[in-house]
Amino acid sequence: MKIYEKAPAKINLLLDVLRKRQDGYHEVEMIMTMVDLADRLEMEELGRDAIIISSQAGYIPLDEKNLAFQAARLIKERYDVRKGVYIHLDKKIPVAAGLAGGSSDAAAALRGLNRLWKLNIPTSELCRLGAELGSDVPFCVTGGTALATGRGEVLQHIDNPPQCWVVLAKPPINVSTADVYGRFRADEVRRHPSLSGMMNAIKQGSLHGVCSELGNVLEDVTLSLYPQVMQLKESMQRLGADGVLMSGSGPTVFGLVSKEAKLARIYNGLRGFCKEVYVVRMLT
Ligand SMILES: C[C@@](CO)(OP(=O)(O)O)[C@H](O)COP(=O)(O)OP(=O)(O)OC[C@H]1O[C@@H](n2ccc(N)nc2=O)[C@H](O)[C@@H]1O
Ligand SMILES: Nc1ncnc2c1ncn2[C@@H]1O[C@H](COP(=O)(O)OP(=O)(O)O)[C@@H](O)[C@H]1O
Repeated sequence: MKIYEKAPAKINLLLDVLRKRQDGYHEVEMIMTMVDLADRLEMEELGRDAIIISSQAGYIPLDEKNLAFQAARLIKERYDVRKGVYIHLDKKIPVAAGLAGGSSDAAAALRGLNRLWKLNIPTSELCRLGAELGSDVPFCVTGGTALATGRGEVLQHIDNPPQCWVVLAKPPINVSTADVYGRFRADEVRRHPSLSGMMNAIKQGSLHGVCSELGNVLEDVTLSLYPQVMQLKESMQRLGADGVLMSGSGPTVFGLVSKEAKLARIYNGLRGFCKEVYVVRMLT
């Protein structure tokens, strides 16, 4: 039997970092939601006890460094599953982009293997397992829209933001999340975004409100390292996106757009100097 799972990308509508913790992680406040740019996982039982990963993408690890491999190994160990699995990853989400592609693959593997092996693990437990693999994995297990606190693993689900188009543009640089957090200095933050402002805008279903409350304190770090990200932000604004922000630790920049008629101009304008541009919808 084959099982299929979609692994959508996330964007951070708001990302604030409060402080560095004793364990090395940072205490965050984030509003996260999913967009319909997704990897697809195909999972099938193997005749022997092994985990085999394949992918059409040549640029991701296929061994135990792959987050889907780690998810399969974790579930096998915890639930004493002595069966093997073959997982094919059809990658569509750009890698090391601030879109949680690897985390979403891990989350989809947890959901899929729970079904394949009929383990009946509740979602809350899948989230706990996910937190062992990465801070963003619990959110990717549940999807939807959430306020994420702690190191990102403590979730409170909220209403979805109003529906709109999302233009994603990834410059040809790979950003390391650990490096960006490592360079972050809480006392150098110029402006903290307003969590209550964003929560209110979402509650009221106001896209205008959501666009004006967008904020990400990690932009200060990534933009100073990579001026091309700033250039992308400015271009997206100039081309007419209603709100523009870098997602996560970057370098992907997203633009929220209410009117379909604006999309062609934004897409064509960006494609002039950025190869990876995607026009998608918010997943609601
Ligand atoms: C910045 C964010 C925003 O959603 O996403 P990405 O840009 O990676 O997509 C997340 O906080 C990333 O989450 P995730 O990518 O799962 O991070 P992890 O694997 O847990 O951690 C990678 C490294 O980032 C740092 N880290 C991560 C999360 C956090 N709250 N504080 C940290 O300091 C730590 O140095 C850690 O070793
Ligand atoms: N299934 C996977 N898909 C993408 N990247 C993966 C995967 N498994 C492990 N990785 C590794 O994880 C790192 C971060 O990838 P990714 O999750 O795409 O970044 P981000 O969290 O910034 O969106 C990359 O260096 C990549 O090699």
